[in-house]
Amino acid sequence: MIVAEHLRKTFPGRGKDNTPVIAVDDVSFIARDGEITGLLGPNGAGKTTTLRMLYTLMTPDAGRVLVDGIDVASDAERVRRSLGVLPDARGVYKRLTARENIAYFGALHGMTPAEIAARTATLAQALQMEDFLDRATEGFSQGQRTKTAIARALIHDPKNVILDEPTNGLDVMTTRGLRGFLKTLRAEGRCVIFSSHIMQEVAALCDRIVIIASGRVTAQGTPDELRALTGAANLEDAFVQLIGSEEGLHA
Ligand SMILES: Nc1ncnc2c1ncn2[C@@H]1O[C@H](COP(=O)(O)OP(=O)(O)OP(=O)(O)O)[C@@H](O)[C@H]1O
Repeated sequence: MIVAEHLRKTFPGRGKDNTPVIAVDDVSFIARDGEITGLLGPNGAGKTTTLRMLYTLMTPDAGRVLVDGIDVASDAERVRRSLGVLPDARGVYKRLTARENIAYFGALHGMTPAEIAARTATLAQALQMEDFLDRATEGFSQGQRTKTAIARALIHDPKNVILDEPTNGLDVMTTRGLRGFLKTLRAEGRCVIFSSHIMQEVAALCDRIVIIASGRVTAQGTPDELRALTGAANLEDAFVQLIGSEEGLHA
C-alpha cells in the first residue's frame, strides 16, 4: 500500500520568468493492495513529479510518503526494494540486449542467475517479448523499449508497482496486452499505480482514480463515485467537469 500525504513540490523559476513553479500542491491519496490506482490529469498537471516523490527519486518540500507503512524519508533503501518502477524516461542500455538489461537489474537486486532466468521467462511470456528478447535494444521500437523497461522494473517481483504513462506510444494490441498484464498484477494482490492523460485508459483499468489538475487533486474515487459526484451520465463528462477543461485529456 502506498500513502501520499499532503505532498508539495516547487521548482525554482528559470530564464526570463523566474517565478517558482508549484508542480505539486497538497496531493494526498491512498493506493491499496490488490487495486489499480490511476493518476489522471492533463499535461503538466504534476503526475510525473508526484510519482517521482513516491518512488524516492525526489524529496517533497512538504508532506510524506508511506510505502507499506514505512516512511520513505526514514528508509528509502528498504522502500526501493519493494518497488518496481517504470520511470518517464525509460533509459534502457542500448548496447545490451533486452534480456541483459533485465538481468542487470536482477543482479543489482541480489538475485541468482537461476532466479533471474526463471523470472525473465515468466515476464517475457506475459509481455510477449520473446521474439526480441535477445536483440540489442538499439533500434527498438518505443513499445519494445517500454516492455523491456517494464520487465526490468518487475524482475525482483516487487509488491508495489509504479508506472509513468506505461501505454505512451504503444499500439492498440500492445496496449491491450499491457492492460491484461496490469490486471494480473492486481489479481496477485500487488499495489499498482499508473499515470495517464487518457481517460479511456484510466476508466478501463482503474479501481480508483485520482484526478490531478494544476498540481492539486480535484477529485478522487471509484469510477462510479466520480460519476455520482458530478451527476454526469458518463465518465468522460465527469472528468471534463472535474478538470474544468477538455484540454490534454484525449489520446
Ligand atoms: N525539474 C523541473 N524543473 C522545473 N520545472 C519542472 C521540473 N519538473 C517538472 N516541472 C514543472 O512542474 C509541472 C508539473 O510537471 P509534471 O512533469 O509533473 O507533469 P505531468 O502531469 O507529468 O505532465 P505530462 O503529462 O505532460 O508528462 C510542469 O509545469 C513542469 O514544467
